[in-house]
Amino acid sequence: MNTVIRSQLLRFSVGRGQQFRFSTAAANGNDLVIGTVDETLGIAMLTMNRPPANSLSLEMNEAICTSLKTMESNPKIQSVILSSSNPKIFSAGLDVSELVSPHPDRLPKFWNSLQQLYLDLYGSRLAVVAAIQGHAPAAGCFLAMACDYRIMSSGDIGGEGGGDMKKRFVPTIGLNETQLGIAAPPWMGQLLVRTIGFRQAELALAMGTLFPPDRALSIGLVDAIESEQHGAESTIIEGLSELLPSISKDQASNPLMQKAFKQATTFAKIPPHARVASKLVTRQSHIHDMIATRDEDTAHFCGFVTQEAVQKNLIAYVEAMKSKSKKK
Ligand SMILES: CCCCCCCC/C=C\CC(=O)SCCNC(=O)CCNC(=O)[C@H](O)C(C)(C)COP(=O)(O)OP(=O)(O)OC[C@H]1O[C@@H](n2cnc3c(N)ncnc32)[C@H](O)[C@@H]1OP(=O)(O)O
Repeated sequence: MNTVIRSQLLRFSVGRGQQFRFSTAAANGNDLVIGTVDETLGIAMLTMNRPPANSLSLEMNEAICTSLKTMESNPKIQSVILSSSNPKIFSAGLDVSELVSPHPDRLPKFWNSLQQLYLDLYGSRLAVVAAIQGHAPAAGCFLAMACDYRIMSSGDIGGEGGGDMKKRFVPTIGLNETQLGIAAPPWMGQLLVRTIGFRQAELALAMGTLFPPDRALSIGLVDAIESEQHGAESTIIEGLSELLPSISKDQASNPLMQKAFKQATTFAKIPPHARVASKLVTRQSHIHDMIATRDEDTAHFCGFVTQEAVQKNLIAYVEAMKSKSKKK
């Protein structure tokens, strides 16, 4: 398995003077995460880049944490946009291959990396804006909930066919674990309660509901929705293009990315000490609770996932996923 081996400064731009980019890569050289930073604006962009679905493996979790820490260590940066290089999938949640027939040494490490991702993201001194361009099921939804603000794509008319044949692309978001025969861990479930309130969360967790954007907005799972139609006369916002990594340059006129950029800019202008202190007012107790039960949570997770019945469910689920993908 790959291990994250570098978080490297790749380029220093002379254009804006204080903009640079780096990537956090696995041993095979793939950039799992691409980071760009604009010190003048005080904002950064962290683009998840693990094809095909930005699923969260041990290495991916570590790469996101490493990149976030790199950004946090720069005192000029106050906010960050969390985005995906895949326009149709924000993150498909945990990499299911981590759960199926797991190696006994790797499984607790994997779970620890997810716990750490939660602690780093939810407790970050940076204001994190999730630009949710596509699907965000299960731990993909968790990632978004650990941010400070969520903007979701309203869905789009896909490029398949024309006229009446046009196919609507509707992304969904939610903790759908029960549909997979597993349960979200307590801290993830509680994050949903904190985000959408007790009754809505109770129902959504039991049913494993995946919400389309309008429903997600109406229950407060996301803060805003935005079309992704790039208008012919789209305005270009100064600074966004430079912040986008080269693989996502075409997103500069995307209204969703523009909205995320504006929100990140707004966050960056708030006095940082006050913003961070107020963030801790609402988040610190949840973080402390999670740290206090961390080892117990890991033991519970490993015990649960390795049960024969759970493994059977997961194997069937992965097979169904693969055959669906093959049929396309
Ligand atoms: C203490 C309690 C203990 C128990 C705790 C359990 C842990 C609970 C916490 C979190 C659970 C999870 O996150 S489990 C993962 C859940 N995720 C899903 O169920 C999503 C599955 N994927 C999809 O539904 C779809 O892929 C999609 C809606 C995200 C996108 O659909 P689309 O049609 O665009 O793409 P494809 O389905 O064709 O997929 C493309 C490609 O990606 C691979 N893929 C997708 N999801 C995953 C994944 N989660 N892990 C690994 N790989 C994934 C899929 O197989 C395709 O690959 P190939 O083209 O190579 O076949």
